[in-house]
Amino acid sequence: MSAFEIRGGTPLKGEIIPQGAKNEALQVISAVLLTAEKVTISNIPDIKDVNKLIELLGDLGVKVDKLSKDTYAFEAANIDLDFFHSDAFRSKGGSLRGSIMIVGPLLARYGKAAIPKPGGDKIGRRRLDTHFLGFEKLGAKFNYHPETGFFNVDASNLQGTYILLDEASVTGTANIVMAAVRAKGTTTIYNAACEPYLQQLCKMLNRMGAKISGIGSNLLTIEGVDSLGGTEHRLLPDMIEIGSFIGLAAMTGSEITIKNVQFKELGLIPEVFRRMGIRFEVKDDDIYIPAQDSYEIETFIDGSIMTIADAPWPGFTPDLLSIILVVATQAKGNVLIHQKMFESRLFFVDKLIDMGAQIILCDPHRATVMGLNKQASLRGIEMTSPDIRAGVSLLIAALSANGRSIIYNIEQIERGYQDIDTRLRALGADIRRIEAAPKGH
Ligand SMILES: CC(=O)N[C@H]1[C@@H](OP(=O)(O)OP(=O)(O)OC[C@H]2O[C@@H](n3ccc(=O)[nH]c3=O)[C@H](O)[C@@H]2O)O[C@H](CO)[C@@H](O)[C@@H]1O
Ligand SMILES: C=C(OP(=O)(O)O)C(=O)O
Repeated sequence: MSAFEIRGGTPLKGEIIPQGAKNEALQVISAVLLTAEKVTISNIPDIKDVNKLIELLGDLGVKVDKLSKDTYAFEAANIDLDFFHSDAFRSKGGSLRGSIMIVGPLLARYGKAAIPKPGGDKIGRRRLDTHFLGFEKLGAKFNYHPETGFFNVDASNLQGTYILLDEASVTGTANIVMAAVRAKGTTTIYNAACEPYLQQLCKMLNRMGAKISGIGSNLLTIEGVDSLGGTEHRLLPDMIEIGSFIGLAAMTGSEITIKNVQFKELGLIPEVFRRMGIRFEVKDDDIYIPAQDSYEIETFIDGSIMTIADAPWPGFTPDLLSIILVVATQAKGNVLIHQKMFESRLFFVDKLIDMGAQIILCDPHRATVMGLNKQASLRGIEMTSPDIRAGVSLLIAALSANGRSIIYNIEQIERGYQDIDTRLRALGADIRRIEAAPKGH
């Protein structure tokens, strides 16, 4: 088991380039299954989740060529549908949540698909109803077999229709769009998720010959086509990494430039960090964060305590609330963090409390943070990373803390952040990888 050993308390300095977006990668790599022609994708991050999906496609028969460190060509000319019944598919498909998005394209192309109940973070119940209700509306039949843990979906003839999603699920919308692009007739998806990664998927599908309109809104109209062709696509920078680095700079009082962020795609993210009192400038397409001795959380206009809550896009992404929470521990002022979308994503605060942060966990969804205004540093401790974003938040806390910290279970962090220790060391961080397990393991 790998762990990070960190000695914190020193400001960092320098430039950092965000990796390509993990969650966009999972969508657009699944979409290569929609065509027999070549699809080339660049800016692919070298992280566990993405590599597992690429491996899974290879097992399904997709020809995968790695053209450079971050660019792959995929050709899904021959798919081995028998692989669905193998043990390898059960363990690989079940180990990452993004694998659910192979179902839509396979349904569109072959009229059937199967998927083991997928993995992902343990951050509360994560249902898949939206995906399957959408497929059913398009005419598919689905069965869940509790004894095998497999979902099977069959549809000899997908038929376009009006679909009002029960919630604006990101991967659910992506999956249904990918099924609908080759359905007969017109599909309208209302209450669709509309975040930039989904917009990227739709733009890529249109370049492949799909007819999707309403991109960027919550009403997508898809005119089915008979076939799709190849294309080239480049991933956006990862907005969650960008937010994580803004938080890192603030907590450690560091001067950091985040390069080529595609600022116009970041929605409310910069504004929420600004409301936390963090100053930054946008230079060309870089975010420059000067070293700051302190930052003060705004209040609402009437003087009441700020609440920062997540919401489906264009609301603030739930994936950055853990980062905002850790940043708040050293801010001047108080804030209520309200994680509305996931029910078990705030429990990591007990580790921050052990480090000396002033936090009251009000209930599984809400935590009040009383900022220390850098009058007292957090102290290093040994801790385990419960999920990807909590893991990075704890890493940021450790880099700001006095003394030595050890973070176990860093596989959780590494499923989404490429070479994070190497990149942080380049900024001057004292972080090294060690082989160690938490006591009792
Ligand atoms: C691989 C991938 O892309 N994962 C992302 C994707 O997961 P994923 O697509 O699995 O997440 P969903 O959008 O389906 O739902 C996330 C959570 O929010 C709740 N919910 C969703 C929509 C809504 O209108 N109201 C509501 O409460 C759901 O019940 C669920 O608990 O989107 C999530 C929400 O941005 C991100 O946290 C995940 O990182
Ligand atoms: C929760 C996340 O990922 P996943 O949906 O793959 O679990 C995330 O990226 O923050």
